[in-house]
Amino acid sequence: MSSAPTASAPHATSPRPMTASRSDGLRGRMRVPGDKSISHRAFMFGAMAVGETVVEGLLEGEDVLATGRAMQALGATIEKRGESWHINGLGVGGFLEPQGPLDFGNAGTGVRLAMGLCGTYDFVTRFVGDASLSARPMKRVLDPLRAIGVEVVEHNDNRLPIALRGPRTPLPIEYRVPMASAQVKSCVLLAGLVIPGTTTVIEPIMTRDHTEKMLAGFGADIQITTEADGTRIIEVSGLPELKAQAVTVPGDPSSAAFPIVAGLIVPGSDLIVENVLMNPTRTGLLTTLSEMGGQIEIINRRLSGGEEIADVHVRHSALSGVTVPAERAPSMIDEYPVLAVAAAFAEGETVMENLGELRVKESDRLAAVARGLEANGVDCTEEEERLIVRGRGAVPGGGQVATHLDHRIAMSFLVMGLASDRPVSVDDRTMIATSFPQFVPGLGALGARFTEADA
Ligand SMILES: O=C(O)C1=C[C@@H](OP(=O)(O)O)[C@@H](O)[C@H](O)C1
Ligand SMILES: C=C(OP(=O)(O)O)C(=O)O
Repeated sequence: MSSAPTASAPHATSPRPMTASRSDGLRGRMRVPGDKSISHRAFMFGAMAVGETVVEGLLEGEDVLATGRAMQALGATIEKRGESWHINGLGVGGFLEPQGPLDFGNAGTGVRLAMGLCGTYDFVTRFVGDASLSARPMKRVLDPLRAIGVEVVEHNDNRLPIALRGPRTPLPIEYRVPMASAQVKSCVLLAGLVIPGTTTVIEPIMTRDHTEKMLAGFGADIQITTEADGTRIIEVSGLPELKAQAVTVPGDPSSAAFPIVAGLIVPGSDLIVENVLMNPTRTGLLTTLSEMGGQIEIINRRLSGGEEIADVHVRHSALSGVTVPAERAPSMIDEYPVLAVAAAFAEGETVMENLGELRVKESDRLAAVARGLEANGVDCTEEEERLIVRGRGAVPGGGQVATHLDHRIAMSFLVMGLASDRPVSVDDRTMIATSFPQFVPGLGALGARFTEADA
């Protein structure tokens, strides 16, 4: 039994370059780890609930473990027993003043949701992270928190390190989320839990709905109205008693994206990715790859923990370029880097629009993807909010890719190297542990050729 979500932060270790080489067909079955969004929320909501929450299938990635350590610092008890995680929560309003800064490592979701979770408490909480997280914009969450009355005691041009002190009397607000962001929506809803009265979030463009669904499951009073134009009005009542739950975390579709694209582009592949979350706010990549001609079969659909899950059967396919509808972006926002890799192996032009949010992820993903494609002989155009990839059915490869502390850039270009004419190298694979620690051995077991290179 391990009693704490330990493991050292990946950014504390030195970079580990890795090379991917052309592989024979990828074959077999693979189970991807638990969904990262749901895993963060399982730790957080368990920490706020009364009683013992038991979580099965939690993603034991660095991002989520950092959230677990933060919940412990706020007073929750977290233990791993066998394969399940047990969280004893403190009740809404019950967090204790942390004795040191909360370190969220590389995780935007962890830090932005936690600022809502404990930023309203009448004590000072300090939030820190790695170099990537410290460069990401936090004004998007500080704005609504300031409106609630939270004092921003310390900030670095609205970036980390940030220290917050909650007001004696926090005010319920009505907040229209200005960008498509589940993290901002969730920050405000979580703050609303400790504010007497009704907090309202207006979401003009729907984003992943895990906070709403899981809060309802933990017993919060949350009402959602959808207007004719798709705008969602989400109202949460303050000071509920949240009750501990049994949570089963489905497989992460954002991690499944890598073996799925690998299966499509590596000739001779025929593989099944098991237990993948099919929530429609997360399946934009599957729709897009199918439109490109990908042979993707969704089989064995079933329900698990209030969500639909399924297995995804993928075969090597001849792909064609498509225009991805702008409104699909929120349902595949983390999947554009690996879609760009699929597009490089397609015939014709793939146009991806509405990508402004990619510039404020773990790296500027729009620029990082464009540079990585160019380094491997792929013709592309990077615009402010668009990426156009001109595929020729094959990729020369041979490039060295800079990953900028970004797990999805590392995994995307390692997938590229499995099918390109010459190997593809990435400068660092350590960040893969933030979201998909089993990526290298898991794809390796299907036949992927990865080799460690010296730093
Ligand atoms: O709420 C979440 O769990 C997430 C929301 C998305 O971020 P944004 O809210 O910044 O779009 C996504 O990119 C991230 O990986 C997880
Ligand atoms: C954007 C991501 O995560 P986060 O914002 O939590 O760092 C991601 O996992 O691709």
